[in-house]
Amino acid sequence: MNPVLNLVNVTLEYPDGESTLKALDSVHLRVDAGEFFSLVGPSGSGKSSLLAVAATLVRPSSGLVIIDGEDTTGLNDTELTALRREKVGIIFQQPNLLPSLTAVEQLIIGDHLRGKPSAPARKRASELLDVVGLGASLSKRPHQLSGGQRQRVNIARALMGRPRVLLVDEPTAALDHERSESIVRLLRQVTDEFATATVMVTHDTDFLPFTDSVATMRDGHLGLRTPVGPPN
Ligand SMILES: Nc1ncnc2c1ncn2[C@@H]1O[C@H](COP(=O)(O)OP(=O)(O)OP(=O)(O)O)[C@@H](O)[C@H]1O
Repeated sequence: MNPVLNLVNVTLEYPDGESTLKALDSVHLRVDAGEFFSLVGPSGSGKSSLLAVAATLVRPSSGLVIIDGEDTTGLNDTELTALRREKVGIIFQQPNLLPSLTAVEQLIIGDHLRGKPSAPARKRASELLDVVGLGASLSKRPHQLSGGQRQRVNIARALMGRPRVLLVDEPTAALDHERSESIVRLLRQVTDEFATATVMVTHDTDFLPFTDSVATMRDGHLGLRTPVGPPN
């Protein structure tokens, strides 16, 4: 099977005084459709850098970022933005919802700004909010939702563009244990249902069994990937 996300020998360097700092050092990573990969590691080890490069938000210093078979190296910024919009869903720690918009509107504002007709977008938004368990909260605004529900809206929003790759950065950082588990379960569910290649950065090892495999970042190096079993 061709991986949906394929990082080949990726290095990312930042200037650091007289020398350079390797935020990513010769990283290889392949994630298939429907695969849920988790990434752990100490602070500053390069986890967010890996997500940023995989999201095509940051260009690597060397190496290839191949998304859904397309090598992104030669693409200009406009082409990268288009590819990102079409293929990549990003879920950050904080949902960053717009306070004045309802749950449905949070999902369709992107399509609206892109000039797409709103009726199909509204239908898809309602369906996705149903998938994430918010079918009864379509008209609620962020202040009427719990932290876990806001993160669910965030996940539904990331799925609007039918992404092939789903990149998730510490989705449970602001949540209690029970809500955290339900969010990781939901990410497992949407990975299976929408066949995304999902990468989740987490510090919460309790939830690794909901994922397929885990690897540790240290000083920009990605360690060996270990399979993890299903939860009891
Ligand atoms: N824009 C930047 N300019 C310079 N150095 C950077 C930049 N972004 C990250 N770094 C450095 O790259 C290294 C990796 O950072 P990164 O944010 O990827 O780590 P992380 O594992 O996500 O950390 P955390 O768990 O604290 O979020 C760190 O040494 C960081 O200081």
